[in-house]
Amino acid sequence: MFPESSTDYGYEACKATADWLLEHAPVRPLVGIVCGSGLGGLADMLKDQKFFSYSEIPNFPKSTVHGHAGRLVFGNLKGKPCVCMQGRFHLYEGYSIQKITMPIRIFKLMGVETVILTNAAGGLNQDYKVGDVMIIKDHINMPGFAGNNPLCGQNDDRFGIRFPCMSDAYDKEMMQLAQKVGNELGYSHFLKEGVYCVLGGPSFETIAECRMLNRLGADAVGMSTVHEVIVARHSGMRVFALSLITNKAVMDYSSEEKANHEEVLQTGEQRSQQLVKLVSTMVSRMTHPNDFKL
Ligand SMILES: O=P(O)(O)O[C@@H]1C[C@H](O)[C@@H](CO)O1
Ligand code: HPA
Repeated sequence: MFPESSTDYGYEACKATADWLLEHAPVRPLVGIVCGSGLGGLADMLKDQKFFSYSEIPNFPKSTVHGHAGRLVFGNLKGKPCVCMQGRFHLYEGYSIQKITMPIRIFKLMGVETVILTNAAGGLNQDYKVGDVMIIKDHINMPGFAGNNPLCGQNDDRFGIRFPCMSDAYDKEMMQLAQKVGNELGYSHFLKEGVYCVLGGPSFETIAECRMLNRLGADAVGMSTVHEVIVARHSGMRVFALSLITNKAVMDYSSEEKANHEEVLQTGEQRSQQLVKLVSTMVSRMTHPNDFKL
């Protein structure tokens, strides 16, 4: 899908929404968290919560996917002011790529410095098991290969430069911190590091597609996150992202397995507590964007 870019999601619209939120929110957030499918429980870790349904936020898209509640939750996490998207937007919902990434620009305009993204993904790497958590170290932007990139259209220098670098998209210190915290919590056996590939969805991949993506170097496949990462990096925010491996991608013609959304949500629920613990401990160690207690 290649919708026309629109001024509806430009700087002025984002600024108006950010100002509206700051007027009504209890905190000015420094950390922005995006919950993947079935991972909305991450928002429950915020104390002194105030939430807004997406339908009441000016200019905001509406969530249409089961497992994405559609609420923006503000609160404190271990004393750090945070905002959490309990539900994200996907290309396959019919929104333009600019619209689905608009909340990330709103994060920026509210003062967010670090974005933590989570998603549910299919495991392509044969060593991965259902329930593994993959720290994303890099991505493959398949829709981008076909010209569908959230930065297409006129560049607005108030957000960032025309040609942003993506070879440093995923913050190395945050990745190190995740490994360290994961170790301390006894999560090392299910903590991996790998490459996430985004596709448009909503159909799950064919066997041939999974085999191809694996050969191209992808460890996990999903339908989100990368567009948000590109927009966050464009505007200079630090990015950390995690994939929960909710299912094994089917790579074998003799397999009876079939990818399905119910399994995705169920795995999310099963790993939810550990993900909350991992993310909240990481946030508690983030004393300042460039200052960690490793
Ligand atoms: O928002 P995420 O990427 O976690 O959602 C994944 C991709 C599809 O939206 C859905 C498929 O089950 O989960
Ligand atoms: N493919 C694409 N997206 C996904 C998958 C998958 O196997 N699992 C969860 N989200």
